[in-house]
Amino acid sequence: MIVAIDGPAASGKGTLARRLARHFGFAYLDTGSLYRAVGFAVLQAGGDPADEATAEVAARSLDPALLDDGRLRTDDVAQAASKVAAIPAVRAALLDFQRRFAAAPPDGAKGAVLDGRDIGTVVCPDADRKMFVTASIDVRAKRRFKELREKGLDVIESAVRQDMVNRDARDAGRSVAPLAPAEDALVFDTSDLDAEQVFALAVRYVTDGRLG
Ligand SMILES: Nc1ncnc2c1ncn2[C@@H]1O[C@H](COP(=O)(O)OP(=O)(O)OP(=O)(O)O)[C@@H](O)[C@H]1O
Ligand SMILES: Nc1ccn([C@@H]2O[C@H](COP(=O)(O)O)[C@@H](O)[C@H]2O)c(=O)n1
Repeated sequence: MIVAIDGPAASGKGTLARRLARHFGFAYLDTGSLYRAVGFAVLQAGGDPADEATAEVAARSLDPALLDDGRLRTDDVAQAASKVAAIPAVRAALLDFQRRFAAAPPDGAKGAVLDGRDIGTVVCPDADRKMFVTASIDVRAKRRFKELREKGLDVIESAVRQDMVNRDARDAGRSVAPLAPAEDALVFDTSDLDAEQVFALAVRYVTDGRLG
């Protein structure tokens, strides 16, 4: 089974995807980490993430060992990720890896959960289950602010919110694979739901293919 989860920044899709994968014994791929790794590699080399040729080279020589690196989790890297993600050649370079993961999940897992921006629309349009997880910008900014503060980072909530607004606009406005719910995705607005409630709904949907 392939489970596709898309949504904007800090909507809770990663939290949900990870939990669903553990619950059902499926493999999990955080596709955002691919774009973050490309953005990070470009920044490390002193390049411009918006430069198409530089970003494509970084995508084609992506080191999978980088995907779990904690240095990918900064806001600078998130912004760089959304710049490289708007480049069609970068998306093309990363597509096969994601599709192979979904079609043949590692370690013999019987299914895969992928989360990102275009999983239900482009990467796995035939996924068995599709969810679009969202929440209001204020709720998402508060969640991310709290998360960064708990990690000990000295951040300002209004700056976190503005960075998120910028990133969402870039992700939704790009010409290739923009952030959008697939037509057949179930939309979860989690603004007033805690992570436990979202998980319970999603388990029901994955199990039965519907909520009611
Ligand atoms: N339903 C929820 N209610 C409250 N907090 C939540 C909920 N879901 C997730 N969170 C918290 O919100 C923060 C963002 O969640 P998460 O990292 O899963 O979002 P995301 O959509 O994967 O973000 P990104 O795309 O930026 O990686 C985390 O601190 C997480 O613990
Ligand atoms: N399928 C995807 C996943 C991610 N992106 C881009 O990467 C950025 C970082 O993603 P996070 O999920 O780690 O926040 C994101 O802002 C997108 O620009 C993408 O384009 N497609």
